[in-house]
Amino acid sequence: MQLVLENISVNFKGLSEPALQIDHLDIANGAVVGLTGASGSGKSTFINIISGLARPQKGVVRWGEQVINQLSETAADRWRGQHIGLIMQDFYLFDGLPALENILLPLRLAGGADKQAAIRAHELLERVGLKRPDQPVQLMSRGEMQRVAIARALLRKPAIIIADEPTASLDKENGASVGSLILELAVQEKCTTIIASHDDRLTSRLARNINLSAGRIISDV
Ligand SMILES: Nc1ncnc2c1ncn2[C@@H]1O[C@H](COP(=O)(O)OP(=O)(O)OP(=O)(O)O)[C@@H](O)[C@H]1O
Repeated sequence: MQLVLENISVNFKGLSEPALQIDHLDIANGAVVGLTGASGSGKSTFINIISGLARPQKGVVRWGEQVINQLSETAADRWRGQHIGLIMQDFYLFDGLPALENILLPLRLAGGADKQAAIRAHELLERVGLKRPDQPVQLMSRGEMQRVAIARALLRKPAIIIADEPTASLDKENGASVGSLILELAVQEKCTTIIASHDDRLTSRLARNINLSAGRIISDV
């Protein structure tokens, strides 16, 4: 399935120009794409509309046949849970819970954490290279925390991974290994992957980078 944006315009009160304006963009199934641009260029706005967290005033955001911006809020939440794995700069883990429990928690809350999910969570913990999965997450290094968050994002086999500055709060070494891990897993899991990042060492490894400035695509190579 393809992710397609058509005639998109996102406006905020108080801004004279749209925060995001895209005539046409498509991202092929399984592509791993960087989203770059200075602060305020529209990266978060882009992420919010493709994940159904916000709606453009104009235009269409489509995943296959599904028009994401026409879903109700509840349907968009459900769609996001089923289709998108989110990896954020600051991890958003629950202190006091070990890695395994953090990975399973969103699914538990949604009432879907069965035996298969637990098996998948264990497998993902191994694949992200966590040596002490029983350790409470607040005692882990930041690199380990991001590995837990990556495993959590992949638990439900999402079609799309969105990583928002996944290496920005890590030191150089951890940033490099976490970046590599995301790229490896994206390919292994055949996820369409969008990585918003200021980290040139990460984005320079991607076959395609979409560069935004003042809400518009200024290069796409
Ligand atoms: N809720 C809002 N209300 C008003 N203006 C907003 C709102 N959200 C974003 N903006 C504006 O829209 C523009 C794009 O913001 P956005 O957060 O998408 O940029 P960004 O590239 O993600 O920046 P950063 O790298 O700093 O996170 C900016 O001018 C920002 O101030």
